[in-house]
Amino acid sequence: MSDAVGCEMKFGVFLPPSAQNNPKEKLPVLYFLSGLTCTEANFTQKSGFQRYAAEHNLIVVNPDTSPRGLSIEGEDDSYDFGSGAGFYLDATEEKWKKNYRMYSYIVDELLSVVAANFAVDTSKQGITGHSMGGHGALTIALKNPGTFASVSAFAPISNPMECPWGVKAFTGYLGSDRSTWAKYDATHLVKEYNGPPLDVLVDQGDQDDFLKNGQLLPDNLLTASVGTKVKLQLRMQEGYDHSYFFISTFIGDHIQHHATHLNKKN
Ligand SMILES: N[C@@H](CCC(=O)N[C@@H](CS)C(=O)NCC(=O)O)C(=O)O
Repeated sequence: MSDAVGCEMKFGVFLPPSAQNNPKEKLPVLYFLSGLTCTEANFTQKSGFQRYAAEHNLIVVNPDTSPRGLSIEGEDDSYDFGSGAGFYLDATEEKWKKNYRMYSYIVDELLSVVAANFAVDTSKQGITGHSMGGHGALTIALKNPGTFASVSAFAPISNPMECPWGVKAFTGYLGSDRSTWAKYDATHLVKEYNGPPLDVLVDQGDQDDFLKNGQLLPDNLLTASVGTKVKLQLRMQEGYDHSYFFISTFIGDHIQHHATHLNKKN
């Protein structure tokens, strides 16, 4: 039962073999935030991350994407708002503000619950995610300098204030005053970031229909990051779409990126 969102929340936890052999040893942890329509299960079943996490000795935690089953009117009406579409923010609109608090759920609750129940080294936490979850990973890392020593994203919604998915979600959860939106927009947050230097890896398929339809806008994030303490590497991957086939192809590179940065930090 989550205090932050007021319902039961599921998440996956992968423990590498060494955690079973030596349960007291504290290991680095990587959080993966999923995209629209996903539960915690999509990443576990489709990404193939396990062999890479085992190889690099990382614990991996993958939460669900929203509260569920609350009987809020409109909660299940569309794939891009409500259930499966929490957008990793704390809603302020009356109907949603009690439960749609995925930002607080991840930052204040999940990290503590994981640290209290598994042998994680909290000085070695990484965060990544896909699409809406890429937006979540980037915004959560940028808003909490020093909490995550490594950051990456797959096809993130990079500038939600300027895309249809983001405008719909932010209007619904935060209201129509756009001045309240920027604090959940990576392209705005990156310009203000003043924490430890971050090397961020972003992969994006060039045949991704959501890229073509202006939902993802990674170039806006890349441009905004120039001259900041965030060094962003945006890799355009030829022929790849938005699916988990794209994620499963590059998850090994991302886990390598996280392992390298997490193990640098002592
Ligand atoms: N048009 C799609 C949009 C949703 C979508 O593509 N979701 C992505 C994340 S933004 C996903 O990971 N889907 C689940 C899967 O592929 O397993 C739908 O209606 O299902």
